Amino acid sequence: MMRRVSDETTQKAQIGVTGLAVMGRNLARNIARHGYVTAVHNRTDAKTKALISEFGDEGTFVPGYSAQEFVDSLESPRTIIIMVKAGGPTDAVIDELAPLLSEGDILVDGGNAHFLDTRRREAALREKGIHFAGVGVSGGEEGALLGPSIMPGGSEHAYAKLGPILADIAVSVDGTPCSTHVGPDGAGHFVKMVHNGIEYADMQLIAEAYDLLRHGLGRTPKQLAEVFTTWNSGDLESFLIEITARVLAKDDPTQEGVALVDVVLDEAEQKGTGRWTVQTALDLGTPVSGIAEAVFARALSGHAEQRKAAQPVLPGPDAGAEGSGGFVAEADAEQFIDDVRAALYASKVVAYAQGFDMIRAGSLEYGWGIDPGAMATIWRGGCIIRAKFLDRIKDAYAKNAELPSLLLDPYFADAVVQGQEAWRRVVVHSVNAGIPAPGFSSSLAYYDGLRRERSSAALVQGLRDLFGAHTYKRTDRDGSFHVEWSGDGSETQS
Ligand SMILES: NC(=O)C1=CN([C@@H]2O[C@H](COP(=O)(O)OP(=O)(O)OC[C@H]3O[C@@H](n4cnc5c(N)ncnc54)[C@H](OP(=O)(O)O)[C@@H]3O)[C@@H](O)[C@H]2O)C=CC1
Ligand SMILES: O=C(CO)[C@H](O)[C@H](O)COP(=O)(O)O
Repeated sequence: MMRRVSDETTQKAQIGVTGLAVMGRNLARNIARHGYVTAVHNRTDAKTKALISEFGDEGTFVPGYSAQEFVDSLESPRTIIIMVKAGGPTDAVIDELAPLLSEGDILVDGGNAHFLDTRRREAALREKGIHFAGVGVSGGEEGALLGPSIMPGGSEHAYAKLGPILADIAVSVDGTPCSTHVGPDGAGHFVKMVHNGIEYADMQLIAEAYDLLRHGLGRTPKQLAEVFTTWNSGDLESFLIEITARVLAKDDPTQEGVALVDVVLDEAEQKGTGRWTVQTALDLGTPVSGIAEAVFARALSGHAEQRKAAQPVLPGPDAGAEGSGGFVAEADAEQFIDDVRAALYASKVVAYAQGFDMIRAGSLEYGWGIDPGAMATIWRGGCIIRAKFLDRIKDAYAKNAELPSLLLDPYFADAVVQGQEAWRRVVVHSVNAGIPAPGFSSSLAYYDGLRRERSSAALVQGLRDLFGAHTYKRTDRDGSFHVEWSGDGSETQS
């Protein structure tokens, strides 16, 4: 719906955006393009001036060159989106704006905040009568402009005003906007954090598939770009697979005939959301092993000095060389490529299942009432993990909202069961070739751990009882038991 107002000088802005780096600038443009009179502000003026001079004709913008001018340019009750660096900078912006706001105003944090910070900020601002909404936004620079996936948290009151604007600017899939109220206080940022954790796991699995085919099979980046393009028309169809093909096809812009991937430093950086996901999962007791392996793989990649020192000291198989355990004959190459595809899909299903388990655990812990099917629905478009199979996840929760694990939905159970022989072959191959595949192997271990009738934890319990009298439960009787290990070896019940 277009609500553009042509006379910007007399018109108060309907919404404001402060923080005009790549995300805030494009979000402000997206909002203005949808007809909202949009106030814009940045700590330093240059970004505000650049936005007005480069994109000022895309909609009606009202620049504010001080916090006071920005706040005064907004109609009451005000709605302001903060889009700055998470952590201290977000607190700094809130501290500057809050004294200038009035009861009933809505302050939105669209950055990648930690959900516990959001809970703290929401409680503090609620005392001042200001509605604070932590809103996850995914889609990167392009998504922010053309339609991101949006995960709004905060009160029902804030959402009543904010929801229609967010639905307007979000991308739509099958006519449904990729934005829905996630739940109160930190729920939106919690779900965005898990989204990013899954993003880490998904990228790690893709990188492992690439590594196995590149160094196990000797395929070139260009050949692999074609493989990923083919994969993108099947079960694996997703934004990340699509852009993997683009990155692998890209030549170094500064050298002819050299693949870009071969000149990019092999040390993955991280801003924090993957690490937060794992830290939170540890607190919730939710095994997100795929995400944890991805975070640790990035950490290991960053230990460049250690890696360099290890190379001459720690030998292993010559990956992919004829005669080595990791050799694949050319006649078996097609089969191997298809095995890697199947292992990637099965591992990916496990990573998403773990992520959705974590959303359920977080929702229970904080009383948010998050609908997992609704999260799958809003992740179908706009966000970094958008993928064809999110439709299947949406359907799985529509059939059974209480699904104990995504892996128990008939479609996903079938996907991992059908893929498991290939999955096992690939993990064995990675071990024999000396090519690390922690994402593939940990997800397979999770699958095997989940399906075991009896786990090795019985022995762990026995050990805990022996060294610390921590007691154990029995399979055949209720109660807690302890063996008098240093006495007569009898069992007592506590
Ligand atoms: N980049 C991406 O793909 C995505 C980013 N996000 C999140 O969105 C938010 C914005 O991201 P992005 O656009 O990349 O920008 P950055 O995270 O690089 O943040 C830059 C912005 O923060 C402002 N800023 C930094 N410190 C302060 C401070 N102390 N007080 C006031 N303003 C400050 C900067 O102002 P100045 O110009 O004056 O330095 C600038 O506007 C972040 O929270 C990020 O995690 C979410 C999804 C995707
Ligand atoms: O939020 C995002 C996408 O949804 C960002 O792109 C994400 O922060 C990137 O994280 P990192 O720098 O840790 O890889």
